[in-house]
Amino acid sequence: MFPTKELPAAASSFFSAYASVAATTMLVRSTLNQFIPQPVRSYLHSLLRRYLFAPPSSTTLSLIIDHYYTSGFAPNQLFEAAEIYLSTKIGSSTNRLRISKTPRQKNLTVTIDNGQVISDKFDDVMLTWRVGDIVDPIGTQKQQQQKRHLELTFKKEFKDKVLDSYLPHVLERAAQIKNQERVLKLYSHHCPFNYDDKQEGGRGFWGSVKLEHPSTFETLAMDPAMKKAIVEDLDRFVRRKEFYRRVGKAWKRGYLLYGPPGTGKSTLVAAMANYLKFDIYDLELSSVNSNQDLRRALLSTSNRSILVIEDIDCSAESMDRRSTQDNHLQNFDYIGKPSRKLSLSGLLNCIDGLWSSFGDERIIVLTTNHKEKLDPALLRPGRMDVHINMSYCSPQAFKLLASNYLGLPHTCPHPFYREVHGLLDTTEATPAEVAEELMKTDDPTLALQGLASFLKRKRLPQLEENQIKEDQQCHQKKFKSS
Ligand SMILES: Nc1ncnc2c1ncn2[C@@H]1O[C@H](COP(=O)(O)OP(=O)(O)OP(=O)(O)O)[C@@H](O)[C@H]1O
Ligand SMILES: [Mg+2]
Repeated sequence: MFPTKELPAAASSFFSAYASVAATTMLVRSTLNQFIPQPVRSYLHSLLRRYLFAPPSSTTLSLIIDHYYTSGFAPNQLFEAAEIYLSTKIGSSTNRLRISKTPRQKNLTVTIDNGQVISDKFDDVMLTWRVGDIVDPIGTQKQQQQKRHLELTFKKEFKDKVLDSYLPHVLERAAQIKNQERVLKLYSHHCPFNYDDKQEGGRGFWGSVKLEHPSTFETLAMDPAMKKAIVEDLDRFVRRKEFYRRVGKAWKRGYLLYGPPGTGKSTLVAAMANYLKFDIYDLELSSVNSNQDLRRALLSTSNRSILVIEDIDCSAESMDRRSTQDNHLQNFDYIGKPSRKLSLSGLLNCIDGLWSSFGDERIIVLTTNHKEKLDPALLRPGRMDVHINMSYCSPQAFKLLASNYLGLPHTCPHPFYREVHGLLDTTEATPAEVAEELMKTDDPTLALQGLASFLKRKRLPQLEENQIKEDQQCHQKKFKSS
């Protein structure tokens, strides 16, 4: 610090003049702050900054992305995507954020507040995003919101790269983030209509609840090769949009899951939904009265969804089977005359006839305990793309269940494994039965002992039954040859 008396006179008078200007400025600012509301102040401030202090550079280009189209009704998809994308770019230079959450979201949405600037880099192109700093202070909150915009600035020479590569990248990343954030829904005829269903314009036939099934492909016990094949099939399906368009096929895929009760058919459907982030529509055919109702129900399902019809053998039994052969009746359906009953042909039409071609990225899953009981029309080649046999618990599947339920490592087998494997090879036990035994205690040794004795008890009647069958076959052979 310099002692004031040692300063030259000119400097001293400069400082006293500066001090009085600063004091006046502070007084004016505090008076203005008192009388001018904050939105108006920030509006004036932004105008000054925009037009006085930031003259447009001749080497840079700015793209303005409005929140709403000029008509003001529909939100601009690019704005919404950019907001999501920018939320992943929040750095230390950002000092004001907006936070919100809708009922359909798992986590909070964090967006950048007005006036903030964010830098980004894409393939060595430097980009600057400025979050809409012109807020119209006059008007309702909705009108103000409609005037929000983003300004993207970069060197002019990169215009094509930004338009052709960077912005599509922003859209894609935002779609991925949004997808991860989605709360999955289980739609059913029996679910009550809730706030979300109304928000979405009402799904008519369907009410929904959150799909909170924890099943994933990691926890699903089945033959590892088959599991891998299913995951690859799903991956191929979702990335083949162009392929389906090119070959003129509706972008949908059908899976028929068959096997005894408790082998994981419903669990697999939940794993598929969690993997793809698709909603599930659980269709009970008993709640559908006619082909027309069925079409209406299907038309009100959304894209990126799985339509499940469980126990199709039981449902198909109660349908009007005559119409499978009756093409005349089927034609009536096409031209919109309501057939009074739900028929198998009506269902097949929705699976792979003309009515199946609406919408995109749709999966249909039929499940059954009795594949042999299904109408051949449902089984004919090409009807359901993939048939998956969900079978009894194999030693491989058991290892995964033991690891999930008892925390036993794959690498270091428990001494009881050998016995359990041997029993599983000769006993028909479902993964549900094995899982139930493993849940009975936390102690791995006791749990495996319990499972082994369960399998032995189960095996005896099966062995006896097999013996009887073998004897009968032997007897028949002898009878034929004599
Ligand atoms: N493959 C599996 N992997 C992991 N858990 C399984 C498997 N199969 C069955 N389970 C367990 O058993 C329970 C019942 O299985 P699930 O409902 O999927 O059988 P399902 O084949 O659909 O039977 P149903 O034919 O009676 O509908 C599940 O909640 C799950 O805990
Ligand atoms: Mg089931």
